[in-house]
Amino acid sequence: MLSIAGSDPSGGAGIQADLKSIAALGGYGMAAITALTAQNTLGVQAVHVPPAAFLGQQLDAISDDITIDAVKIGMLGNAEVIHVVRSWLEKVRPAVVVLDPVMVATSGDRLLRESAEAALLALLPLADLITPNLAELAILVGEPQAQDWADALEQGKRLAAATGATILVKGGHLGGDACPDALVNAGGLLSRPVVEVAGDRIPTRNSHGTGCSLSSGMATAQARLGDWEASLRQVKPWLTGALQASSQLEVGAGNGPINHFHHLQQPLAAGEFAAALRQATAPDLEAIYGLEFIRDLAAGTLAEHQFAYYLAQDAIYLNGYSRVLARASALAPTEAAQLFWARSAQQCLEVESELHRNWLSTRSVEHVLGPVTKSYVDHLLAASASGSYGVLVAALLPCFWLYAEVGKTLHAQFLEAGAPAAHPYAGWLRTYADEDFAQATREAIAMVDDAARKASGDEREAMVEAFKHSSRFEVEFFDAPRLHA
Ligand SMILES: Nc1ncnc2c1ncn2[C@@H]1O[C@H](COP(=O)(O)OP(=O)(O)O)[C@@H](O)[C@H]1O
Ligand SMILES: Cc1ncc(COP(=O)(O)O)c(N)n1
Repeated sequence: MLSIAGSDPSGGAGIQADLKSIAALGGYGMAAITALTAQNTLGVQAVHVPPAAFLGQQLDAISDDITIDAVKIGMLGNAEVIHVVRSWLEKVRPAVVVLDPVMVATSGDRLLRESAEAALLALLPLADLITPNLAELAILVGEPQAQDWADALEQGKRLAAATGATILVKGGHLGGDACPDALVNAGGLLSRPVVEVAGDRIPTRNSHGTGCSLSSGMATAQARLGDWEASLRQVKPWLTGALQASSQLEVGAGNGPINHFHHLQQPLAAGEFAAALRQATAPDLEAIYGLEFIRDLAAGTLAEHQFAYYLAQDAIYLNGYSRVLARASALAPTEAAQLFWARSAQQCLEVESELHRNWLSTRSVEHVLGPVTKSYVDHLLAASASGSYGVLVAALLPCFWLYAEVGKTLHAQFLEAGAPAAHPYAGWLRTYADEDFAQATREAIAMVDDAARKASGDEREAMVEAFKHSSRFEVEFFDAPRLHA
């Protein structure tokens, strides 16, 4: 697959976008550079067109040695360049020629000299597929820009008739929620004169290079499929996905690039997912330390009825949590994981009975399911109903992790204060930082990390969501005694 186009050093358009698109759609990419631009996501600062004869040398070097399955032509710059490309096409006659009549960049900067428009018009009949945007389509048919989709299709038909090529009319510059594209050719090359492929409009500014990516993607798909309609049906959803995932890239302050490789899984390194979760949970941990309940508990000034409420809710929570841990054991992919979650489920019940035996038996407190406890357990049950082991263990993790962290910190504070025997919650604080529990937490973190490495992109996102919700519930759980005791 050969791209004959201009260079965009910021990587979003031109040959850089073409090579990414070709690779994303499984092709082998080659590029002969027509022009250099100095541009970024904000606009084009300068254009340099090297001597056209040198482009001729690049093209010959490729075609003298390599069979070219398809060519995509983008920015041409001036009439001399067009002339060289034209001569080369006439000589080599590649099987698939897609021409993106690049004239003006998204930013409004000219990428083709006005004086070269006639030469470009004369080049059009050498293309199999022409992919103008609405502004370029209007210039090529010598009419004002189409105001609606029906007008655009009519202009497409006129351009198809004038050139003999198939026209890909693009809806990118229309308003509304839809963003259709259509193949237009009344000459019997298509199953119908107009073949429309519907698409949703993605609300994003990151449209830099969409035209380049579409045209090179179409050339790549066509080389394999030999069917323009099937090619558009493959390329358009890929492009829509690339626009949708563009926000992940965060490139530049203007119209950013699309995310060409959104459909490829980036392998996660061991510990990477856990580190991202740790970062995601940091504000919640911070919030926990700021809670009145936690500060008062550490200082020993916490009202007894709040402490009793907390203990009672903890016992109710642990019973539900244990059931969900058992579900994680049932879904676990390995025997080691199965054993770990089953053991955790058992220990959880042991802690629950210990709460009743040692802490709750001497206190008068209602054992009524509180609103936060209910929401938290419901969230865990919903995660277990998702059927995904990864999502479930991600939802279970904050209870290990935040509890262990808070326990360690409160216990350290208690020791720093000289472990005052008169502290009303001394016994509680002493058991709070338990090394066995810290070890179990490390294992749980590793298991979630491992599940994420095996998960699909969508499942990983769902894991992060489930984790974040649980992390938030941890804060609310510690705040519940203040509100509901
Ligand atoms: N916001 C958007 N949402 C979905 N698809 C879009 C969006 N903007 C452009 N496209 C698609 O990107 C491709 C390029 O379209 P367009 O923006 O019209 O061309 P150009 O990039 O040449 O100006 C077309 O397939 C079009 O449907
Ligand atoms: C080198 C080069 N070629 C083409 C475009 C048009 O980009 P778009 O695909 O956004 O219309 C560009 N900005 N730079």
